[in-house]
Amino acid sequence: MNRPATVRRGLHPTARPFTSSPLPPKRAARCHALLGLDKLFKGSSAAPQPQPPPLLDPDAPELEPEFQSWLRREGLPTQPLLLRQCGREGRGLVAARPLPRGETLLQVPDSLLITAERAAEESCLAPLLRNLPTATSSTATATPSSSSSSAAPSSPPAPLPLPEWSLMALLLAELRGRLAAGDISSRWSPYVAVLPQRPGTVLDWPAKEAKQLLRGSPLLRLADSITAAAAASWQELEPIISRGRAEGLVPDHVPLAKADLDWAFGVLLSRCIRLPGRADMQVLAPWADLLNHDVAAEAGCHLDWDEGAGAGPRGSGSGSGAGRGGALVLRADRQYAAGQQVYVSYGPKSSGELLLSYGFCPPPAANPHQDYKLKLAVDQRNDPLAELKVQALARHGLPPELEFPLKLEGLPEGLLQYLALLEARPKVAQETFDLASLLFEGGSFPLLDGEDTLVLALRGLSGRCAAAIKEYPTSLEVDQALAAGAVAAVTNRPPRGPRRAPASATTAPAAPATTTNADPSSPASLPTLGTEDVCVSSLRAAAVAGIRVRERQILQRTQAAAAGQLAEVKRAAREARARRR
Ligand SMILES: C[S@@+](CC[C@H](N)C(=O)[O-])C[C@H]1O[C@@H](n2cnc3c(N)ncnc32)[C@H](O)[C@@H]1O
Repeated sequence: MNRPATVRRGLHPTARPFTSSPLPPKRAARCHALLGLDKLFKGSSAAPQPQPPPLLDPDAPELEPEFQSWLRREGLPTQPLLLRQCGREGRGLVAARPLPRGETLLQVPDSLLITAERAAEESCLAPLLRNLPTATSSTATATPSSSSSSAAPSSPPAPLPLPEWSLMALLLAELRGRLAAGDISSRWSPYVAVLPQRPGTVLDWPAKEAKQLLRGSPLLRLADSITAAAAASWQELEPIISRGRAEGLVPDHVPLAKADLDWAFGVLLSRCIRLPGRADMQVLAPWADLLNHDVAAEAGCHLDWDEGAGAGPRGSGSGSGAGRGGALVLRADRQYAAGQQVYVSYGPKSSGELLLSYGFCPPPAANPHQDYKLKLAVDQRNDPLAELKVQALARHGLPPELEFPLKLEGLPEGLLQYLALLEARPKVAQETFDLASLLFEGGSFPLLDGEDTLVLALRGLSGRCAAAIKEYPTSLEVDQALAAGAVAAVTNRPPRGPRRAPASATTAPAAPATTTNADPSSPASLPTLGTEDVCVSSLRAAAVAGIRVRERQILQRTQAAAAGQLAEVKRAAREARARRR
């Protein structure tokens, strides 16, 4: 339908060739896809070519020998991977020999997984946990950071007395206490002994530091949600622990203090694996949790439950250790040379998300998932139509607040439609619902009382970007200097562990050496800050400064794109008026 010649009061649908596509309700809820890239943004921000991973010496001495013997005793089948020191990434798994595509790289049987159910059974508080009413869903957890999964659950999750993460954290904290006191009675002791003392997640940051460092960045919301989830879990567990202690269930040498639980949450944040093939269950998987992250592994290297894999059920001496058929499996999606590290992807995460949840920070400029999460919400305080807008959004399956990942490459799908509804001021209640239908189903931005709702959305976007830039406590120049300082500090420091290529013939070229005079603006020259690095407060500050630099660039480019599109809308309106005359 064309724009009417005379615009009267009320809602007038228009069709526009240059606006974003309609937002089907189901896809709207996700809002991850990008669209209109070529139209909204000129120029390219293509991610730099990933560097080939370095080769490690397959003949180097075995790491963690006690842990590895335990794995074998517990039924881990022989695997074609070796545990090696991989520089700033810490330990990692490397190919023991040349491995063809399709080869099974890793298989962990059920008996070696720490599941929530097993944690509840093996906890010293099991007698209390058994008598708690079960939660409605085992995935209704206090999980603060979740990677999305597309696979449908294969079977409903078992009912649990507490959220998955609380149960696993409770067992981990107990095991840590036992181990510290020299009690190695648990079968999991050799595993707990090789877990990091400081996982390096935001839960390890001094309390005030997160607030100070992340001011102005949407990452502050993520940090708050992680710490709030850990605090909520502690609140839930504390009375159970106290009761268990009063009833003599908790051994005297096991403190089960908040610090132990926080450590356990850090371990879960940085090592838990979600299994789409097993009803989205979350597990700790010794050995599989030694795989490091590489964004380039996203294409096909997926760890998941395979019901048909493994030798079938096996007993391990204890009832709860008895396994079921199937295994956690990783298959090679490419060839590997001997000594080449095998990576998986921890999900499409920004450098800030990786920093908070895993304690390392890849250079934001080289991370294709770098974004600025713009939070949009119905203004419940100041918008007299707030209630109607909440209802209208709900009719289209949309919540009253939503985060949209702004990227250098373009606007997230549905952002402008959502903003148009937030910004519009319909005079008649029904118009709010009509407007929502036109925006979210019709895919058009109508005129409302003569006002162009696309213009409203673009102005709203531009204003929000400008306001967001002002929120940063530091200037761009200061952040650039801070980030460059980190590059120099890290490149000047030799990485831990061997990174040299073996003398034997290899298929992958060795990675270029980093230089001390690295150009901080060149993504390829930026080193990843590993957990060990970002545990140092000043380097953490520098990592966050680098993230702020990128976030600012995203906001500035989004603002410029909104201004460009506004100009285009106005030009189109002028031309349409001229044609009608
Ligand atoms: C699942 S564990 C992997 C095994 C770990 N490297 C170890 O030694 O136990 C995840 C942790 O590995 C490290 N890590 C994984 N990928 C990394 C990367 N690309 N760069 C730096 N550190 C990484 C981080 O410390 C992260 O918290």
